[in-house]
Amino acid sequence: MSQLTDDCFAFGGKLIPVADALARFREILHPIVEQERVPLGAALGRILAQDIVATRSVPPHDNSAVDGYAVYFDDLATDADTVLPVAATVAAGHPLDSSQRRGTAIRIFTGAPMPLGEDGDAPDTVMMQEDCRAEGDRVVIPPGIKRGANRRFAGEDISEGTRILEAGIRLRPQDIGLAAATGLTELPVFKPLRVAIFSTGDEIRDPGADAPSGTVYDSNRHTLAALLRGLGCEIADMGILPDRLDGIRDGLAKAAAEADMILTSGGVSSGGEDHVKAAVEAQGSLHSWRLAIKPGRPVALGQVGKTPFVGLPGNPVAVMVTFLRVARPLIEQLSGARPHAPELFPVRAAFDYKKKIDRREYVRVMLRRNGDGALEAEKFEREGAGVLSSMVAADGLVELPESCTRVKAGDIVDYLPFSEVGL
Ligand SMILES: Nc1nc2c(c(=O)[nH]1)N[C@H]1C(S)=C(S)[C@@H](COP(=O)(O)OP(=O)(O)OC[C@H]3O[C@@H](n4cnc5c(N)ncnc54)[C@H](O)[C@@H]3O)O[C@H]1N2
Ligand code: MOO
Repeated sequence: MSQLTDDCFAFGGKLIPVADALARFREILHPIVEQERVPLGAALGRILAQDIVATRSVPPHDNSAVDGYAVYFDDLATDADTVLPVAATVAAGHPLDSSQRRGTAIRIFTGAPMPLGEDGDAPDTVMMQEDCRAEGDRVVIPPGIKRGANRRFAGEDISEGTRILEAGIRLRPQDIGLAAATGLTELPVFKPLRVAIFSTGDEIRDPGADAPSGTVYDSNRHTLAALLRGLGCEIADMGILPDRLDGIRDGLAKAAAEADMILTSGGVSSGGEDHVKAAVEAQGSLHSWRLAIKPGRPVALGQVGKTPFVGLPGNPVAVMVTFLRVARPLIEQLSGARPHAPELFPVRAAFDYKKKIDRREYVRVMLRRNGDGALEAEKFEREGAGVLSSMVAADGLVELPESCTRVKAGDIVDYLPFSEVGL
């Protein structure tokens, strides 16, 4: 389970741009999970471990796209009706055992294999039944069809030998369907990444426990567990650790032994009771801990022994934002997923906002249509990093880049819908 090299780099007290911190941390991370094969029914959301090459073409044979009549285009008059005898019927799943002859039509149904012709001279066109008139055992075909109409070619969807799925994708319903179409019954996937999580803070209590004055319920661990489950991770839940250096150190050591990665919240700012940083440094190394991101400046990236460690801040909104923009790409990488940056969409800001230069900010917004039908981002009114209800009300985040210092209503801004990141 070796996942980090020992080369580490110390950062001073200045704020590190998010992209730099991520890029440097990513360089020393490798996918650490093993592979297994799972049946298609258990593959949804798993990360594909190997490229998949089609061993059969889809469709496997030329076939009809409609219910109608297979004909030779050259048999049809271009300016008058053509009357052809109907020589046979072919249904899906039941190929004809005889060949079609010129000057005949064959009744054919959607998906049925195109009849073969004599000496390779096969029918090339299918007339839709609504366009023809059946008269006993003959069919009357009007002019105007195009050569090759309504005929589907073998392999026009997938041709045997082509790569249909790329290693590193998170399997979606359509990926699983495509694998099934080529006859596969199972897929090679990476085993789930096991992530240890804990919360820190003397004031934090588990929901359900006594919560005397001065305490708050632990929302972060539950948010994080759900976010991790959404990424297909297994969770080693280490509970809540009090603000004591020795306890956090022991907790980290246990987490490093049990999991592929450690994710915590709280205890990473510079306060006297924030021991997480010191505990990580005592048994590993801290690569960076002050990112130029709001909310969430105190994010710690490091390793405990060789186990990657991500320490998110305590404030519940900061937890979510830094998870999405910092922890998530690292988790994807460790899980074997190929890099995939979520798409940001241009929308019009319906708010004014001032910000400091040189840090990246995320503004919680609701998406609305204005009078012209254009999409606008409306800012959630309260900004605190502890206002978790804002994340419930919002539809997504507006990302303001480091260089931006203000937003005026009407400006086009980059919008990250929660749906892009599985929320
Ligand atoms: N002098 C400074 N003070 C603070 C700074 C700073 O740079 N200098 N940064 C502020 C920012 S920004 C944040 S965010 C917090 C981060 O501090 P910590 O990561 O050490 O987090 P805590 O102090 O433990 O908690 C902050 C806040 O969040 C609540 N919390 C913590 N854990 C949970 C949980 N599991 N569930 C629900 N709520 C939780 C905690 O009660 C605090 O209210 O530091 C600022 N201060
Ligand atoms: O991380 Mo803090 O939440 O920026 O306020």
